[in-house]
Formats: sequence, C-alpha cells, structure tokens
Amino acid sequence: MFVSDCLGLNALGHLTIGGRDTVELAQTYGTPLYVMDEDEIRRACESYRESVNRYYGGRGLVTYASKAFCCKAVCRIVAEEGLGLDVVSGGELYTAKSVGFPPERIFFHGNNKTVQELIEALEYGVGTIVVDNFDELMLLDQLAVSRGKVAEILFRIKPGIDAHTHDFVRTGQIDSKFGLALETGEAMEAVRQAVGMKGVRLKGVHCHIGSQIFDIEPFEHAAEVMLGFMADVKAETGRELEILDLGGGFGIKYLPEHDPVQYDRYMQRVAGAVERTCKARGLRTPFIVIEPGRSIVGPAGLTLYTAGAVKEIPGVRTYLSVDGGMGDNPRYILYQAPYEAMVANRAAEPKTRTVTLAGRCCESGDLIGEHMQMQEARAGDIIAVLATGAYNYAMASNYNRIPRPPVVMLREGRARVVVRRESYEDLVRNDED
Ligand SMILES: Cc1ncc(COP(=O)(O)O)c(C=O)c1O
Ligand SMILES: N[C@@H](CCCC[NH3+])C(=O)O
Repeated sequence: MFVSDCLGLNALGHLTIGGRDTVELAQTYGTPLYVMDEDEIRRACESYRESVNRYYGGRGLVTYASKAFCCKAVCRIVAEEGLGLDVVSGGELYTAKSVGFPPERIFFHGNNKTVQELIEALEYGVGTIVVDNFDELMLLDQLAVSRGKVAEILFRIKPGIDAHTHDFVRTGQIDSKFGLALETGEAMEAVRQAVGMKGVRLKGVHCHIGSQIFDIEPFEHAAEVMLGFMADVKAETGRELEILDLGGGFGIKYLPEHDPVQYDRYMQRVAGAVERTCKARGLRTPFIVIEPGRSIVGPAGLTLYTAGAVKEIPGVRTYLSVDGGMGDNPRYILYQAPYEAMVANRAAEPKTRTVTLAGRCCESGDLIGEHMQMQEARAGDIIAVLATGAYNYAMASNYNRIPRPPVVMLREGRARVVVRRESYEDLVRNDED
C-alpha cells in the first residue's frame, strides 16, 4: 500500500514510520522535520550484504554512497553493518573520520579532488582512491611519493552506457565530466602511466552509469564492457586487475506505480554477466564492489511539514503551501523528481484532491510536486512527503536564510535527534560581526 515497508497507519488513521505516529513526531520535534527509520536502513544494508555474499561467494563489498545522506549517525550505522563507505569530498571524509570509520573500507571518489583532500585521504590511510583523470593521477603520485606512501587506486571509466534516467543524473556516457573514456584510448593510456608510477598501485576499475535506474540491462552491459577493458589491459600490460567497482544507481519506489527490481535480482543477473564474461575473456573473477546510496537510505526517510496557505485558483490549480520547500528538498526544481505526499493526520482518508505542493521560498519554481493526489488539506495539517531519505537533507540549502530541519532517527520505535535543527545563530555564525 505504501511506497516503503517502514510506513503504516495506526488506529487514529495517522501515518506511521517505524511504528511511530508521524503527527506525534511533528508535535514533539516541530516541522519541517526529516524522520529516518534506522531499522529500515539496517535491513537494506543487510540485504545488499547477503546478496553480494551469495552471488560473489564473499568476494565483494557493498560500499554505501554517503552523498545520499551523510551524517555521523549514518556513518556509524554503515560501519557497524560492515559496509564500506564512498566519499566524494573532504567534508564527507571528515564525517567518516569523526566516527572512526575504518579507512581501509573507504573509497574516495570525485572528478576534481583538491590537493588538500588528497593529502587528507593519504594521511587517514583511505583504502582506495578512485582516480578520475590524468592531472589527478600525476598529483596523487607526487603527493604519495613525497610522503613515502603508495596509494591504492581504481580508475573511473566511462563505459559509454546510456542509462534511461534524467540527464543530470546520467554519468556513464562519453559526454560526461566523470572519468576516462574507453573509445578515445585515454583509459588505456592512464593504465600505462599508472603501471610505471611509484606512488600509486592500480588495483582495478570503476564505473557508475547513473542513478534511479530501473532496468537491469544497463548494469549487465556495463559489467561486460568493463571486463572487456580489463581483458584488454591484461593483453596490453600483462596485468590482471583485481577489483571491479560497478557503482550504484539502483532505483527506488517514489510513487505507488514505480516497480523497482529487487536488489537481489540485480545482483544475480549482474553476477551472471560477470561470470560469463570472465570465462569468455579468460579472466579470474575480480573482487566486486557496488556503491548503492539512494536505495539504502531513500525508502527509510520522510519529511513532515505543517500546511499553511491553501490558494485555489479556479480552473488553474490549487497551491498548498508548507513550511519547507526547495531548501530541504530541491529535487523537484532540479529534476522534476516525483514524490508521493499525504495528509499525515488523515492518512486513512481517500485522496480526493489534486494539489501543487509549494514551498515558502521567494522563487516560483519552489515546488515539491505538481499534480499530487492528496487528502483535503487545511492550514495546520501535517503533510508527509514520502521516500525523502536520499538526496534531501544531503542537498539542503539555507536559501532565503531558512534554517535546515533536524533529522530524527528511529530505532526499534525509539526516537533520537541525529542532526539538530539549525538555529538563526547558526545562520550568522560565519558572518563578520
Ligand atoms: C560514483 C557514484 N557512486 C555511487 C553513487 C550512488 O548512486 P545511487 O544513490 O543512485 O545508488 C553515485 C551517485 O549517483 C555516484 O556518483
Ligand atoms: N542527487 C541526485 C542524484 C545524483 C547522485 C550522485 N551521483 C538525486 O537526487 O537524484
């Protein structure tokens, strides 16, 4: 009935998450409010872990892409669940370090890491640095040599796969700022250079074809292309690369009609493609890494707002304004990303209205969704927007100097604040006096 397994209805007809009444949570912690169900996050970690173990015989690692939602609490959960961590900035690395995340399980991504970030990664002993380009390769080699270290690296490769998703979240095609192209020969040239370097040890290759993908074929195809490249590397240099990192991108259910593939099914099919291609190309099966972000935290979260003004424009549309908006969820304005919403305090009632859910920023495009089916809403109602656990808090801003909402985490029904609400003082903290 709901887009996520952690959601439900209670006897009052209120929406629940992790068994807790969302209306009560809104009263206790105020709105806007992000709520995350830790049990759901842990279930997702576990099912990915089991699936990788099942299909790769324990020769694989699930690394959580922390860009989807990064805070200390999540880094701790992921560490406890035995996953690796994908970071893309000094800030994400700092968050991981601040909870003592095991450095050997960290993968450092990014198309333009700064000198300072590379130094921080080397000093923390980050297990794998995913090198994006020639400039970074040279820089990392120099930084490592001058510190008497050897950085273990993967190369980010553009496999040339056109996954069917929004343009801004597609990354595997040739016209992308990420990675080294196969067809131009630059990926092979990077391998040749790395093999002769003293500060880096090339362990494998990485690709990420995009995000919120529902099809399995692009993932299978990417695995085949990447293994083909690994076979070419073996033929050219005699080196058999040990690691194949296939990235993330698995789609989640945002709307009731969305039908994402079970993650286990992805894993089974992709493992089959890996097995077949390795056999055909005479390769040993590499150690497999996958990097899900959205699918680990997305379904575990929702956002609660208080309804304010209702503006009916006859023959045009009805705007229902809430006390948040693009500041806490910029995904509609960026990608027209669809969400399901409901009146949390009347969640059992039928959805009889079509509304445009508007934010409170001084920006016409500040919408959380259009043509949304909802129960009739009045000022003071609690509005829940579902499946906001990924890329919402992570992409939040202070536009219009609106403080960012807190994140409340639920574990076995017990709530705690894992990120506190920003205050007005927080907003002026870095301003000159
Ligand atoms: C390199 C890399 N890995 C993993 C991810 C996580 O993707 P998703 O959240 O779609 O699983 C991303 C983001 O799309 C990415 O850029
Ligand atoms: N932030 C995007 C996806 C990009 C993922 C990072 N490579 C989203 O909200 O869907």
